[in-house]
Amino acid sequence: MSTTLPNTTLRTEGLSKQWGAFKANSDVSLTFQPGARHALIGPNGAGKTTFINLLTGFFAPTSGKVFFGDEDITALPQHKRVKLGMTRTFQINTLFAGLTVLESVVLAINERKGMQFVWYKTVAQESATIDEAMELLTLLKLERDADTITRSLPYGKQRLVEIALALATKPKVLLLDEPAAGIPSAESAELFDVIARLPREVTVVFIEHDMNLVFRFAERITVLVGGKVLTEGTPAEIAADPRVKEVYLGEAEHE
Ligand SMILES: Nc1ncnc2c1ncn2[C@@H]1O[C@H](COP(=O)(O)OP(=O)(O)OP(=O)(O)O)[C@@H](O)[C@H]1O
Repeated sequence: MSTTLPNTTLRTEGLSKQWGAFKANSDVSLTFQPGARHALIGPNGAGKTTFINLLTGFFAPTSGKVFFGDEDITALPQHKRVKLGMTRTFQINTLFAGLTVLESVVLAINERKGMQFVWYKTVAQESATIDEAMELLTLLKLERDADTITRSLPYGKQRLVEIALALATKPKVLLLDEPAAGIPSAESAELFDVIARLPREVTVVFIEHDMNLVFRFAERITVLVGGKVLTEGTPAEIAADPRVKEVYLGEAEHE
């Protein structure tokens, strides 16, 4: 993977999203420093996924702005944000699931290169693309699975393939919405080990419910509650914050 990507700060200013009278995000102003390992946490319904959807352009905000570096990208469509270097993972679709891991990543690289309409078997012969794909698979410890059909991989590895596909876009910022959801805890720790090894050129913003994973891998944590930022800090600061404990204790009591 290239190590020459310029770093860019992703930032929001007073971002709000409202459906009718319901405010899913209220006045969220956050800055994600280049190279950050930044977790978004908060109880169910706190507005974490909504916030990621505002960052990617999947939702338009009711008010507020999103900046990528100096550029105001609030009105930019999703695909243009991907081109700028903001990528989120998507669940592998049916087409990708039926391909081998290597074919899938080659397809994603060709998409980035604007060669998506070229039949993949022809393009796969292009050795530079295959080399790049293998490099990515090695980074994600998937090199031995290159020739395996994606859908026959264990679920945890499929999630890694999704990250490989996102990395094929050469993101500066990788947005992960519960990357370990639904996978056994041993596999989820492995998945986060891989995420932790991603090059620093990639800023990683992730939503995660498992606090063990959050406190092991995040270097910065923002706590959202009721669509608002409750607080932000280092893991040590967040762990020591009585307001955060209260929010989570309150949640545990209701479960
Ligand atoms: N398209 C939508 N229309 C109306 N309400 C929505 C929409 N999307 C989300 N919401 C509501 O906004 C609130 C915040 O949802 P969101 O998914 O952002 O929370 P979350 O913090 O990611 O929750 P979880 O941890 O449970 O995934 C929820 O009450 C949800 O029902």
